[in-house]
Amino acid sequence: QTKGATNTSKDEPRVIILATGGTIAGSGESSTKAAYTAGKIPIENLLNAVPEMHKLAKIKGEQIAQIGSQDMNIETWLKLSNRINEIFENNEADGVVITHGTDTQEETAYFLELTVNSNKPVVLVGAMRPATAMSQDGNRNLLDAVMVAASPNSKEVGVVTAMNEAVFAARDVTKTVTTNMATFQSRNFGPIGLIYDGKVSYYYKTLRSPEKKFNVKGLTKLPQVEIVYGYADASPKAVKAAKEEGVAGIVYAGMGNGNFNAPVGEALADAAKSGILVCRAARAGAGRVTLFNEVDDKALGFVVADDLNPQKARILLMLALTETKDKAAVQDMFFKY
Ligand SMILES: NC(=O)C[C@H](N)C(=O)O
Repeated sequence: QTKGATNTSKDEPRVIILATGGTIAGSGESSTKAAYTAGKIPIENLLNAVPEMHKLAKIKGEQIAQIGSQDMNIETWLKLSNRINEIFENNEADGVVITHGTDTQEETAYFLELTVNSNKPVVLVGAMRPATAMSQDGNRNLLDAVMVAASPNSKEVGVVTAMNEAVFAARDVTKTVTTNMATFQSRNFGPIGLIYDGKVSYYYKTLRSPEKKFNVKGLTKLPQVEIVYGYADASPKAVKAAKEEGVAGIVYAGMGNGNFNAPVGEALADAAKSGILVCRAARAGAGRVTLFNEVDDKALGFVVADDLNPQKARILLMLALTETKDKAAVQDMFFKY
């Protein structure tokens, strides 16, 4: 079948659900107690638990992993990205839904935003209450995610998360609350769409997506990038350890506008001099890290993460380093993607 072929209006949309575990597939002993284990319930059970979604689309499920997303890893990211590219190249589906834990959902979403080469919808979904809990949120979230993936309005929105009645762009969304259902937010930009009564309405679209996605086909690992956290009276030990480890990049989660104290700054400059790509990000949770504020990035050899949070800056830096070590080129990516 032709690449990018679309359905006629009579055709039922086809959605493939790639399951990775998370609380949406979590199981506990009691419907009212908090204790549970993520990544227990197989995709077949989730498909049967929400019969309503089979009215929205022709659905197939695939179990890609069965983990709490705190155990998400680069190997699974590559597997997901390659499988989604294959699904769209072979025209196996009109949209993809990924069931995923919420802890690292924003990271997987951004990795896919940077590596999936299609304008068809890729929708990540999770839950904050396990499937066995009273008033669990997973079933409704899954139904809504399938609706978003099947909706013709979702073309061109890129990779998104759909949960708790809101759709967020992959690059903007972050988990903001440890246990509450309204955990996904974007403090800089807000949701791009709202879900209500089985429909999605879009309001914005990100302009910050690479025209040419990173090609990860055939890769089995990515260049190592570590995150170092900034705080008052921090010692330079973590930066030095990363340098000794031989990492390719360091994302520094700095104070305020990506600031560091003198000893950490010295260690970071030393790392940059040795050829490690050092990127300043912020622990603040909103706003941008700007070039040449209190820090002379040019003299010290640093790049800045713009508005990406440290965990997303790490993803962009790992992917950037698969293509180039040139600081100016990497900085350009942080300002464009
Ligand atoms: N709500 C959740 O999904 C949390 C869980 N630890 C996970 O990320 O898999």
